[in-house]
Amino acid sequence: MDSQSSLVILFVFLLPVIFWLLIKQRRKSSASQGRRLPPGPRRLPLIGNLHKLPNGLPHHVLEHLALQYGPLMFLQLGSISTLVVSSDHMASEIFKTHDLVFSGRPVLYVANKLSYGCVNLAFAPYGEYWREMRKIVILELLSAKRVQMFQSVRDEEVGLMLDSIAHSKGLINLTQLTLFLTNNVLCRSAFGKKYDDGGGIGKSRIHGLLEETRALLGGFFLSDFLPWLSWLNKFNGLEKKVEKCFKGLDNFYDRVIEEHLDSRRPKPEHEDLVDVLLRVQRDPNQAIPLSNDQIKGVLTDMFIAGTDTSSATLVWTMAELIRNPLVLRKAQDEVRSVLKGKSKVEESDLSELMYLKLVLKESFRLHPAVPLLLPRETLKSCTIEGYEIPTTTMVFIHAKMIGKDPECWENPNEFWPERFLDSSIDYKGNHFELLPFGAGRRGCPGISFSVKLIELALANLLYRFDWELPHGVRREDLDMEDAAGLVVSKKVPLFLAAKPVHPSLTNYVAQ
Ligand code: HEM
Repeated sequence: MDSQSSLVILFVFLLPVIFWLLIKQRRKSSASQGRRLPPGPRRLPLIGNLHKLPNGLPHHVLEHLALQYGPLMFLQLGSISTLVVSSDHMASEIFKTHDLVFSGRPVLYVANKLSYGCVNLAFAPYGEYWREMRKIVILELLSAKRVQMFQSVRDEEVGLMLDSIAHSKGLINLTQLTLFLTNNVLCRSAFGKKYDDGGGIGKSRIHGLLEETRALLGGFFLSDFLPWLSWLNKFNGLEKKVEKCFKGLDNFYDRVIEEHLDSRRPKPEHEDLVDVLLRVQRDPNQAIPLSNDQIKGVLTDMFIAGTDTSSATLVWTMAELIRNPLVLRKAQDEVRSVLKGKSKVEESDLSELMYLKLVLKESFRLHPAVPLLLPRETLKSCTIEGYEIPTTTMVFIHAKMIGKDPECWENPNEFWPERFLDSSIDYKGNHFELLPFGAGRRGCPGISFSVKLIELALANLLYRFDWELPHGVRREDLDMEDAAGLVVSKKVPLFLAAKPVHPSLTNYVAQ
């Protein structure tokens, strides 16, 4: 036998045997340490499941598996150990008993690139930097006082949306309108204006850029589960796509920062978020020096976390209301009797709209905009229900499954806001059967910012218009399928017919 054939034999027969023996040995040694893992498939046909990227890891695939393997399920996704949690009891174990251990975030390829190397808040690794960033976000950017300052922005933008509905002739595309609403509110709050002024970055440009960013951030990619394959991203076009998107965002932020630093800029009535971040940057007492890249990272956070989540929630709520005419009627009766002929709903009226608040809770229960929350990562190993969960395990909390768990909810698939009457359950992270905003240290800091806008928009939509399905579409035929992605909106845009209730009130903003 020549040396070439010996080499072939070595590669073809011996190497696989050596690998097999090594793996067997590893399994044996972990078993001998008494380590148990929760039930679940140890291997998923990764390429088969994930080839349709960037569609992500669909929450219904995990739901299907969790129904089979239970509320604490372990998956081996490529080289990433993954835990899927889908009961309120287990969620409470994680958020209450072991919150610190579960406060990491895995490093994902696109998120890392678009967040300037995870220097934002949402993807920052747990630690001192994240703590300081979180302080800035909670105390400065999304504090109750700051959210209150943006009241006039919300009011005007909701007014513009209502005007556009009142003046449109055909069906209303609520999916598009609500996305414009949330984008515009966020643009004005964060950057001080909408950037639809023809000054180089037109409406379509910034909206397009954000859509591109969202689509990329909303997915998982093969290299997230097989990091040693990240070199492939150069060849499959992903790297180029991400670079282009990053450049677009970066140029936009540079322009915004430059404009804010321009001494000729008129002093705004209220600081916007860029003003605040630049002020914090100048503060010599700041615990961490804030670079421009870190500011840009946080701005991406605000945009990505704060726009389509709120618009998806508005669309899901309107879709459920149209499918449940008694609930719709009741919510409209409430807002119309509380407002008693006023021209518009204002934020000061919202505290009286008790039924509307129940409707929103019910919508968060059935359609949490981020059904798997943002993935967490364990900082060290810990024991849950007698199972040892290894360090650096990626963790998904299946908020959508928990929201439909018959153990927690009577008739879970029914849209029935009355279930929250005389119940203290809310969505702020204290009740683990309702987790649309997550919970614990890394829970969403934007609850108040989003809920104020959602409630105001919803109340006005119900007050000002009667809503109907397009001619010939039956309630039971309304498509309620989820779109793919981390933030899950309704797959098919929601088109409805709107009839103004007070035909004289067509110019809402002018009232
Ligand atoms: C309906 C609206 C919203 C929903 C459903 C939502 C949901 C979530 C969820 C599920 C998480 C992950 C929580 C966890 O890991 O436990 C999160 C985190 C986050 N959200 Fe929201 N969110 C919304 C609105 C907003 C808004 C308006 C902002 C900012 C303007 C925002 C900023 C953030 C940030 C920065 C994080 C990361 C926090 C951290 O890692 O420390 N969100 N959000």
